[in-house]
Amino acid sequence: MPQLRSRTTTHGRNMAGARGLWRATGMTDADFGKPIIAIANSFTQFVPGHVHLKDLGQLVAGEVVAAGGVAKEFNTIAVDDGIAMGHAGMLYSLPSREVIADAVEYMVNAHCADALVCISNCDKITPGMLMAALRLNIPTVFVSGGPMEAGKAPVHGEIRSVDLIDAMVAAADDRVSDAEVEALEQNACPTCGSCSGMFTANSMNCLVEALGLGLPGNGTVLATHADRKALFLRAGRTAVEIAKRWYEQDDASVLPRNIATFEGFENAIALDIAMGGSTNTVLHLLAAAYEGGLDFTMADIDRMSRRVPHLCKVAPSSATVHIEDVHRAGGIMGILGELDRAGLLHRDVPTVHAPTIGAAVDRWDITRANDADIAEFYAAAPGGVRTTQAFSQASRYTSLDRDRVGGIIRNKENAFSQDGGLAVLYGNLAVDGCIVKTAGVDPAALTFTGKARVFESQDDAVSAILGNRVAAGDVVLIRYEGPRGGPGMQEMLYPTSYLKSKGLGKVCALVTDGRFSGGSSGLSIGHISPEAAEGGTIGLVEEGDRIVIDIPNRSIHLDVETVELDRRRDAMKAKGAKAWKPVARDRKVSGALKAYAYFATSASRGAVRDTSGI
Ligand SMILES: CC(C)(O)[C@@H](O)C(=O)O
Ligand SMILES: [Mg+2]
Repeated sequence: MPQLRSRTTTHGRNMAGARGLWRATGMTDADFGKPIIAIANSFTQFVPGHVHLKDLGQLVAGEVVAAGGVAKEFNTIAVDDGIAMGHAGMLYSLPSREVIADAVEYMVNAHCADALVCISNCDKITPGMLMAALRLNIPTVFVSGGPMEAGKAPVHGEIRSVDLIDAMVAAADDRVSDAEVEALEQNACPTCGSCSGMFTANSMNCLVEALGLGLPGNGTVLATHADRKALFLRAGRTAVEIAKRWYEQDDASVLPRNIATFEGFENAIALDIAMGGSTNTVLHLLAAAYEGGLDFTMADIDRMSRRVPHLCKVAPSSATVHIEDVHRAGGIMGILGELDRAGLLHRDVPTVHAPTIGAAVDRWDITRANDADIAEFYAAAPGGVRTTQAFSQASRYTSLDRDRVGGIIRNKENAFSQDGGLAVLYGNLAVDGCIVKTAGVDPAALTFTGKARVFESQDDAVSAILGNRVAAGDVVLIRYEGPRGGPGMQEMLYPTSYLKSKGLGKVCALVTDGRFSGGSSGLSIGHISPEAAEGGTIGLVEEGDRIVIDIPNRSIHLDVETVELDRRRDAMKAKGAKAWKPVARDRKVSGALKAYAYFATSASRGAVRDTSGI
């Protein structure tokens, strides 16, 4: 039987000092010997996805105490990618993931906590906490802050659901009037919660649900809805329950590494491919697998992408479908239900809330469960009132979307496509692979050949697009924006959005060693590995080179003779200390970011820090 980790600080004469300090935090004799549950809360007033979390750590804490545990809350940082986007702030976004993972490790290990509740939400917070959970491997439950309601605004005279990407695209489109842009800005983000499409935050929270570390509904119950309160309460109780199962009953099935197994990761990526999630999920799953000591690679993602169909099309791949609509169609359990029927779900993987994910799907999939409570759960609807308050409304739809033929969630037979919403491409331009969200690519652009337009920063590419210096047929190639080269692997949401603003969204490709927002769509190919700063071929591309993209055959090819590429490589090497660095780029990089860059690996390894050389 494993001993409580917290005994190190709560038992024995020589811990009198530590106990004295614990007492000063409010603990009493009766508490020593109970599991200490760390509550990692990512509350901040900077981010709408986190603005409503202030009191929710204590909500969880109350349930922890009632269930027989000791609750100790601490906070992490959270970066709002949407606010950090398009300027030097974005350099901090991806590295903040490691800061969060480290912060959770530091607090849990420094104080010898026994178990963990992760209150996460936006892009880097869920992955950072997931990495920490797999690193620490103590009983852990995730509960996210929940998605934002979609906005409602007039688009071309018609009121429809909108999100921040609509506002961003319209803002740079000269054909849209100031009044319409203003209306979009006013209405795009009506409530607290993570942005309303299948962007990075929601994708990750859905994946955590599929992994079995979050509760059913974790990915799709709106932040404003009263039903999410029950998830927070249950997360507190579950943390104590699984802590007791591990420390009192020796039940290792509750540990993160026994839940997020190789099969668990296959389930998560299958969901991702089926719902056309953000390409960032690839980066974060690879990083989480690394922390969990699993050999789960791009090759596994490539393999899965060829067998899993695309079952659910959400913003940005669909203009009007948002997470609230996925919830009404049965949420993540509904999509997993269809994967299960297609033989694409490993049913036997344990979860924190049910003996197996298969048992959970049998209970929660609205097409097989005949349960009024579950039908009521998935009827949770947006309230349509501007608010920053969690659980402030309890609206319900009068019916569910159970249509698996033409509805929001399709069965395999009626899938949007038989090969899924994400693809890994290989070729001389990406020897270690790159990623494209096929769900968001116009079918006519699945094969594309164009002329390279080379930019050594996101900013230069943006100026060229806005300055009408990019034309139909161009491949906008943005390099030295990888994990090491940026550093920090910026999201290219502005270039992809501005291509759309200029009417070039379907007639240009964008290729980069940087990454994309979950809000990016179009022929946007990112994570080119190895990155330019690591000596990747992308660093050798010259203006006007032909690039051939063939998604059905999973290839990306720089159409330049090998002899010529060898010549360019030799010339690059001859530059000595200036080799594999951007030319004429004036970018200030802080010491904190340099520390990340020093250890950062390419995207094909999840952009984790490699400290093996130390
Ligand atoms: C701002 C967004 C849309 O949240 C973006 O950061 C993403 O990655 O999805
Ligand atoms: Mg993001």
